[in-house]
Amino acid sequence: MSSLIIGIAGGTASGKTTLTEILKNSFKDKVTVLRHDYYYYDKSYFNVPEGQINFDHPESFETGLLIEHLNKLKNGEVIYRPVYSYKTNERLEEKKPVKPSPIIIVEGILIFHYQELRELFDLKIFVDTDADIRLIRRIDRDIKERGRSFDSIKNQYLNTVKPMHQKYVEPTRYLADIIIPHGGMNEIANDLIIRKIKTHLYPD
Ligand SMILES: Nc1ncnc2c1ncn2[C@@H]1O[C@H](COP(=O)(O)OP(=O)(O)O)[C@@H](O)[C@H]1O
Ligand SMILES: O=c1ccn([C@@H]2O[C@H](COP(=O)(O)O)[C@@H](O)[C@H]2O)c(=O)[nH]1
Repeated sequence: MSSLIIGIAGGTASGKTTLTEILKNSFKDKVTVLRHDYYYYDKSYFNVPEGQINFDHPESFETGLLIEHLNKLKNGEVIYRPVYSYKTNERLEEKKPVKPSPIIIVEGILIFHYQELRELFDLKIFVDTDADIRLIRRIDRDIKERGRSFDSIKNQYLNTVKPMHQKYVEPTRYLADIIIPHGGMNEIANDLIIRKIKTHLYPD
């Protein structure tokens, strides 16, 4: 059986990880997850002070390596993905093995931006959540989980996150096959995607 490759894009804190986890929990080891965020370059790659790195620009990720890994998974090979720390902005020494499976989910804010990557997806989902809701969720998450202060979140949001979203993320919504409103826990949309996955796993 060939793998069904699903791309889940959408703005920061729109609910991509929440949807991915729902699908992973529904199909367990039949689902492999790759996050574009694993492929962030190390902070040493950028020629600007740490606080000014633009993490929302398409060239801040090693997308070529993600494409290579995705092609290998598609061919049934195990890959060793990078590990990235949001707390230190570093790519760590360790690498994690990722096994191929019938369903491969790739998640990230910019994954539909790159044509070569986009063409690998059998199903493209854009999780759509209002900007104000996303900002509230991001403040909450980044303080609790990513070790950030309110001031750093505010500055980053205004300087890079918001303008990059408008320039690079928002236009990719129209490249998606499905746009999910109220992203994260939209039960009707989630059920439809689950049904599509079941059709792939159990064709008869
Ligand atoms: N429908 C929802 N209602 C309330 N909170 C949500 C919902 N979906 C996601 N969240 C919360 O918002 C934050 C960001 O969601 P997440 O799925 O991590 O977004 P993304 O992966 O797009 O950045 C998380 O703390 C998550 O628990
Ligand atoms: O070191 C980093 C790397 C990334 N970010 C921010 O993360 C989001 C993407 O993750 P989501 O889970 O989709 O929100 C992106 O907007 C980057 O700004 C970061 O702050 N630091």
